[in-house]
Amino acid sequence: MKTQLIEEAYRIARERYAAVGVDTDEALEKLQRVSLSLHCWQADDVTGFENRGGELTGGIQATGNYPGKARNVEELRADILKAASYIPGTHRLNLHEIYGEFGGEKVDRNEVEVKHFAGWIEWARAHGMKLDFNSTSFSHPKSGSLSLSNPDPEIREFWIEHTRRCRAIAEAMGEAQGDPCIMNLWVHDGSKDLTVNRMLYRELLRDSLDRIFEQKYDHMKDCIESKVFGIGLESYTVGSNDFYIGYGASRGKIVTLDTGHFHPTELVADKLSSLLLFTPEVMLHVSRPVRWDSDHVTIMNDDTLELCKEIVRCDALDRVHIGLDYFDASINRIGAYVIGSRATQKCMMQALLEPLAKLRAYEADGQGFERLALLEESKSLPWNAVWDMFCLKNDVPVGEEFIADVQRYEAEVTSKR
Ligand SMILES: C[C@H](O)[C@H](O)[C@@H](O)C(=O)CO
Ligand SMILES: [Mn+2]
Repeated sequence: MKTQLIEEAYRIARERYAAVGVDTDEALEKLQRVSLSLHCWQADDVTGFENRGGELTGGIQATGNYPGKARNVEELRADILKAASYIPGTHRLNLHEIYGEFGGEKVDRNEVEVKHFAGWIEWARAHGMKLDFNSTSFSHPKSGSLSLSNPDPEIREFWIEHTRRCRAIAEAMGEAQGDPCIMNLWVHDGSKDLTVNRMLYRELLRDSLDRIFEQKYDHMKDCIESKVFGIGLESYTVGSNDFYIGYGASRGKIVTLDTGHFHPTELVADKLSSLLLFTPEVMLHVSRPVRWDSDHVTIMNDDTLELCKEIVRCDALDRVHIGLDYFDASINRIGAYVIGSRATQKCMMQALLEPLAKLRAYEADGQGFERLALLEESKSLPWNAVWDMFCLKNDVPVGEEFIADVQRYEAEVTSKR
């Protein structure tokens, strides 16, 4: 798109927003400081490098068989960099433990070390990308249906050791990058059928977590992620939302809200203000559930918009970390990264452009009609002209221009895999 047109549209939008008390230049600066944590697992359908060709187990599933997924660390890194080149701003990379570089060795999960991520730390430094991390309880012979809450002490110890080691890796990442590495802990533990021992497994999970978190670190932050149910584990989830809210609030841990992990009519955005009052920070996994936690590519829908608006309305841009979490194996995977990341940023752009002062003044005065009218009108204010300017400033394709570029990369690179 012509630079002149974008600048002209921006100039008009700036005036239009100024009329409702919004400074578009300030919104652009704020959006520039919002880093997304890009999930590495969209590039290869959550396969990782530990057990290539192995089954994805543990309550999650990637559906689709689109050609060209990343098969090794080089391809994964190239794909991430390609995707990032279409996403304005500076972003983080979120790694799972199964993406370590094990050099063809059999390194079991309770043996993983910082050295297996030395290459990632170096690569991230070279590309100005900060890292986040995740322990991996799924896709392993000892995953079963219970890991950290398993009554068998041998299996439980195995996963405690794994998670402790992952925290040490996250600490090393955080120290190397001079910025805390956020380590997410999600375990699939649950039961396919009825259980008569809900309390037992939750006690075991609480005790395992307490032991895992005994070691204090300065360069990493822990977050804990609940889920409503996993595939094959439909009747009971040990790490439910209530469990982790209780755990996070009582232990000062960050709770992760995955937008696919709640009942379909629950509004995840509504949870933010409550959590922020009782826990230090919040981690988000922005996804798009369709009927279930299907991990469809995030789009600019009401759920994501409301989520971003709540972050801004809670004045919590520095306390809410935004990670993406979806894995669609049925479409071009680089395109999936670009669509989901840009959609999240577009929602944040609109959130930052909301005429909040005016809306709040109406609300304080009990002017319900005026508040609703402005909320409605602000939906059609020219936020897209501000977004285009953001892309222009960041030297990434404006509008749909990235489609042809992604197609080119597919023709030249991923289709040859
Ligand atoms: C692969 C991730 O750890 C996983 O998606 C987790 O965050 C989750 O959301 C499981 O449903
Ligand atoms: Mn998640």
